[in-house]
Amino acid sequence: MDTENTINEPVTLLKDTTPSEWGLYSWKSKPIKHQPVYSDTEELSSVLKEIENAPKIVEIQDICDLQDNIRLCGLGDKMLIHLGDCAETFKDCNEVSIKNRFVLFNLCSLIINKILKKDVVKIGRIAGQYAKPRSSPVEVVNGVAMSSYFGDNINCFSPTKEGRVPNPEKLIKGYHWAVTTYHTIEKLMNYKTYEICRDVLEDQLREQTALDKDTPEYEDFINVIKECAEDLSDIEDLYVSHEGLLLDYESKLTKLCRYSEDESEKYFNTSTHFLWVGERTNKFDQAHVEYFRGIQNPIGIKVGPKSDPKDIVKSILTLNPENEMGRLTLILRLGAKNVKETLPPLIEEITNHKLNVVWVTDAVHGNTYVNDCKFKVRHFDTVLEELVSVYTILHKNNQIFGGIHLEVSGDNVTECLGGITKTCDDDLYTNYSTQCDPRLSFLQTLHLIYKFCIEVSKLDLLPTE
Ligand SMILES: O=C[C@H](O)[C@H](O)COP(=O)(O)O
Ligand SMILES: C=C(OP(=O)(O)O)C(=O)O
Ligand SMILES: [Mn+2]
Repeated sequence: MDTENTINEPVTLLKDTTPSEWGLYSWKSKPIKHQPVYSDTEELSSVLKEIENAPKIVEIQDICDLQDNIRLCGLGDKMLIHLGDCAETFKDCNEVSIKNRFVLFNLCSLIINKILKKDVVKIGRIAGQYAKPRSSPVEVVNGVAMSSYFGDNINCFSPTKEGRVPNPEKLIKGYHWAVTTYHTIEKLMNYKTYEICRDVLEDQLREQTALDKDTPEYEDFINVIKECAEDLSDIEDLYVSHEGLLLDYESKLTKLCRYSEDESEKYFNTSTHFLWVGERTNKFDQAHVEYFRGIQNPIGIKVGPKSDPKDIVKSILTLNPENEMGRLTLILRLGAKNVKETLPPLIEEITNHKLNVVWVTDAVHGNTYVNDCKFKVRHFDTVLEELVSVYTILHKNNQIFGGIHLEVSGDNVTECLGGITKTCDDDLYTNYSTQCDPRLSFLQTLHLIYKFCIEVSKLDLLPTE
């Protein structure tokens, strides 16, 4: 049976996941991971009080509209792209950087629109993506042991012992930079998008002198992106998102709001439209899932290759007990080499429970490695392989491919290998400027989206039953 455009009836809650009453701080009674430890708790309290009184960053109506749009991605009518920095930085809250990211997201959307004939919903990892869970809480730089960098909301990137101490003041800065970034995006949305797109693309092409002209699709790719940059059609909203990691901060910006005349007040995280629970914090019986289950925003949950499908189902049942399509996006980050083995059992578990989820693939986080010169890198080909492989397996199992999640930069960075820019190990020294994971550059991202569209449009995928 082809499941296109079908919605499952709500399932009965599993007995052991029946939740107790939710409160804005009920997460405090659960085990919690990846929270900074502040030495000055008084200062932290006063900062959090200030944040609590701060105005909403986004509009409630837009949060609700996004959920409707994501629902359409889950039904196959639209496709989601969820793109942006691994760790957004305060210094990149400037006109050029925001504009470049804005243009990149628009161009990706236009490419999909043009080749796959799908409307696209755009979410940026932007305007608040300032907190990072790290593999190790400490690192040694030039022989000095210090705290790891946890994102601009928490400590400084520059490697000094003092700067790496978590500083509550940074939470306030993070709030203000998020506001500024969002206002800049709003201004751009009201502007003549095609004019900015054309200018930014021309600049990027001019800067990149060493493109791989031997690649067979080179001319078509360049023509497609230039045509897209002239296109006027895509003036739809760009939604914003971040990982909901720092629960003290997120709770303070979570407010009781009414979103239509006949609805009662409900809790919304008013700092962003969409939030996701990271792979390291996705357990159904821990603090993050507890916080997330009480907010009305559409949410995502990351799923790694080692996640137990049964645990993921428990988290889904906890987060989306009404089984609403569009409320919950499963962001798979399996790694290209693990997809064939790990995706089918997950699909089976989800379909056995008749759960309505939006399947999105994060094709970067499972494909990171450290090269011989100690750079954290990802290869273009592996990222593409994961995208196509997830698309194919979902389709073969009668599931809808809902969208793509990637870490990208709006600039001409050299952090990921391969693609149209032919970036190689030696090039990493040129402009490796990420503060956490390696991002695809502006042109690598466009090339990836283009190649993905071309490859999947060639696949002869018919419903299997
Ligand atoms: O973005 C995801 C994680 O925060 C990131 O991959 C952690 O990186 P690390 O393994 O260098 O700590
Ligand atoms: C932390 C992240 O990824 P993951 O939880 O998948 O490792 C992220 O997307 O920023
Ligand atoms: Mn990352």
